[in-house]
Amino acid sequence: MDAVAVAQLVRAMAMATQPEALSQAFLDDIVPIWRWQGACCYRRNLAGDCLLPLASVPSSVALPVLDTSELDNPVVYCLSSARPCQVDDINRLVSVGESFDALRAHWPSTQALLALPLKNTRQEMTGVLVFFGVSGALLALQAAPLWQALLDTHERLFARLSDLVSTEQSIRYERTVHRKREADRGDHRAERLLASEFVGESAVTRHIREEMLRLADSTLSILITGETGTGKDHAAWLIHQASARGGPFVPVNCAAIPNELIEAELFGSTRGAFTGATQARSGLVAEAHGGTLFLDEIGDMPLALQGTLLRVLNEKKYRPVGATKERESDFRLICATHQPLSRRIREGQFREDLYYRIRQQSLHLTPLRERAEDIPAIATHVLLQHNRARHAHVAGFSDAALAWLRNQTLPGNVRELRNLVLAAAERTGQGKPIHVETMQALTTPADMRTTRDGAPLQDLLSMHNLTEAMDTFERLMIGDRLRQLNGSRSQAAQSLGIPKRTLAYKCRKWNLDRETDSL
Ligand SMILES: Nc1ncnc2c1ncn2[C@@H]1O[C@H](COP(=O)(O)OP(=O)(O)OP(=O)(O)O)[C@@H](O)[C@H]1O
Repeated sequence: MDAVAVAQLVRAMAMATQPEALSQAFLDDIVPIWRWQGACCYRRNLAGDCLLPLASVPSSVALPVLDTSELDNPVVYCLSSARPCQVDDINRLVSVGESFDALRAHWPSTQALLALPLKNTRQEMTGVLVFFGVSGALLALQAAPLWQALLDTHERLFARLSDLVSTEQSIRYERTVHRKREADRGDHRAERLLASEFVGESAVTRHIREEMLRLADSTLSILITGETGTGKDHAAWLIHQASARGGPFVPVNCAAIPNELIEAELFGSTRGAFTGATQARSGLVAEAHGGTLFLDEIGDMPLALQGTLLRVLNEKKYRPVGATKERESDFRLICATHQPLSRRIREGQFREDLYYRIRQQSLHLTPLRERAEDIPAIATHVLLQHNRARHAHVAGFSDAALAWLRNQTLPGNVRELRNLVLAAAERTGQGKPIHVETMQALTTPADMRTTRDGAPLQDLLSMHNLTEAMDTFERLMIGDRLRQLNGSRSQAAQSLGIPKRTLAYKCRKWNLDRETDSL
């Protein structure tokens, strides 16, 4: 770009009286110079809940309004972090959000994207410039002095014009956009929520999302089953969020509350009902009124309480410990268990009548090893969450890293995958992708795990009873990990990808207390 062309561009920008015209002039001139496939400019609306399109190259493109609740959308990330965001392979971004999908559909063959923040004089974010087809562009641009000068000029003029644009005009425009968004929202809010929060593109996961949507509309009780870490808590919360129930979501982990306290925790207690009850407490069932009560690890609920719960479910009334009068609570019940309740029923540990009452509808979450196609999408989703939370810029995964991840059995399922990605992201430099070696260094020694191709643990294979073999494996693995970590339950729970409460429960179950310190 020669001096005359620069002068002409600066003049065109200076003459602009609207932010739209300014950005159009800027993009029209610079896109061909850097041989990009396209570009666009967005301005933040007054309410801050969406980004409105202002200009684009090609200019004929009808750009979507971007929803700022799409937190994984790189343009929204740039706006919320006030930092440049470069994505070298946007095809790896899946389930990022509908408005982002609509945006990238205009440049279907583009691979890379660079989003740059636009700020006003008070350093508040006013908009975002987005360039397509610019792999590695950020570093190249930062090294080009001319670019920085032009960008500064655009940003300064943009800030001034944005402040000058009449508020009335903005409000009118935003009202139209808002009305359209609200109409869309009513129709698709729940679908969008599930697509962006329950990630995975396998046929199984798509079916699970459809089921969740169907379950959200019903008021019948739901039993969610699946191995540890498959997302049972997460699914319960999403079903509640996707439903029309405006009340709270109240989770209770039946395995984590001591037997003697669980009744009072659930139903509340009167003052003096038992030693230590110095004041009346309302309990979680009362708290869930109008919302959803989520009983996690329902298989561990003491038998005596199961009878009480059954009565509450049938009569919709409960009695706080020590109270004489019954109370009412209108809650929707969701339960979850990682252990087969049919076995607990056979062992006499779970009431069959309660089983049928809590299982009016069911949802089974498949282990991750049976839907390995989901692994890249979930890993990418977790990495975006990391980048957002830590204001980091880890640039995705190498192909070898993704291929390696897909080949892992991941007995801790999504939780294990999540912890692995977060730990690997912490050890990866800014702007670099996560490499396979980083993840391999973080995983368990080879003799304690098996990959799809690797050798399984021979001793366990020779056992005849699957349930016993699985229990033995879990016990061996937890005991071994606790010994390696000098008995630290916190570190063991973290490295195994399970909650501390779940580890505490398993330690009690297998009498592993000798190996541990206290929680
Ligand atoms: N499909 C998914 N998309 C995104 N995140 C997921 C998905 N499934 C699970 N997760 C995440 O994985 C982690 C583990 O999920 P969750 O705690 O719901 O598992 P769980 O089955 O309830 O485990 P446990 O039986 O040990 O309680 C959570 O951080 C959750 O948000």
